[in-house]
Amino acid sequence: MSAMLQASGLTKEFKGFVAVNNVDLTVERGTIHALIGPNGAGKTTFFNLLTKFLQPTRGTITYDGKDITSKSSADIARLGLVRSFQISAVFDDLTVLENVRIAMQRRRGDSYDFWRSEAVLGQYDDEARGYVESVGLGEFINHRAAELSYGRKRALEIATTLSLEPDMLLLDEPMAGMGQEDVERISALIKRISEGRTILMVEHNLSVVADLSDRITVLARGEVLAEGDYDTVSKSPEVIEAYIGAGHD
Ligand SMILES: Nc1ncnc2c1ncn2[C@@H]1O[C@H](COP(=O)(O)OP(=O)(O)OP(=O)(O)O)[C@@H](O)[C@H]1O
Repeated sequence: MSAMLQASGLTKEFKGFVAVNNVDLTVERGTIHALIGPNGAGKTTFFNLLTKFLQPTRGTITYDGKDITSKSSADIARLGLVRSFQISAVFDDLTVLENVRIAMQRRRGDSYDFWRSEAVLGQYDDEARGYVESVGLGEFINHRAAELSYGRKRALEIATTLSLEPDMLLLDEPMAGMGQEDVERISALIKRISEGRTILMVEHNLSVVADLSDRITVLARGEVLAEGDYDTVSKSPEVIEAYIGAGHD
């Protein structure tokens, strides 16, 4: 095992309020790691620190052996650490294929050429088609994104994210707002795309967390409360108390 992503002493203060407090977290290469915790625990803030939407007050972040603490979001995406769902917007009026193609063009830095001739765009098609098929959307490839169900739109977001060729994915509540059928489909997809990649996800659906995660870190009030596999953390009295205290089941 070796560390893919490591946060050390990561801290974020907002005008004296400490939202993330001295957090140490190691995500091992090739694993699915979940970050859970009651509302207001600091999960989103922590994710925003990792992807540089926010600058930490203190602490360091290392990705694949490189210190990325002062790098920009774009820089770390180029290094292969990509956040999904918030960063990869789906364009409703474009087809599934066109959405993936545009993400690929952005990766290659020619995003302002997307009105170019079909011949130029065609260069991307084979690769884009591969990503669309890999998330099970082959039969919808020429459908407008607006026509897709919610779960399939999420699958399309995953395809656009994969087209950025990430080594590590940060998934921000991948199951939010989904019905059971979509939850099962996206869970299976996450499992599939985790092969050869590292995943850190924030997720509220604990049965999904139990099913997918190799390791779980529980945050509460900005601090790490527990860490381990699902059995370990779900039996921790501190974890149970933190969830009950916050009004969760
Ligand atoms: N920009 C900000 N300014 C001040 N306080 C903030 C800011 N962003 C977050 N906070 C506070 O930091 C704490 C942690 O919030 P955060 O959204 O990170 O928690 P969370 O674990 O993601 O919660 P949820 O599960 O509800 O999304 C909260 O008390 C929140 O009010």
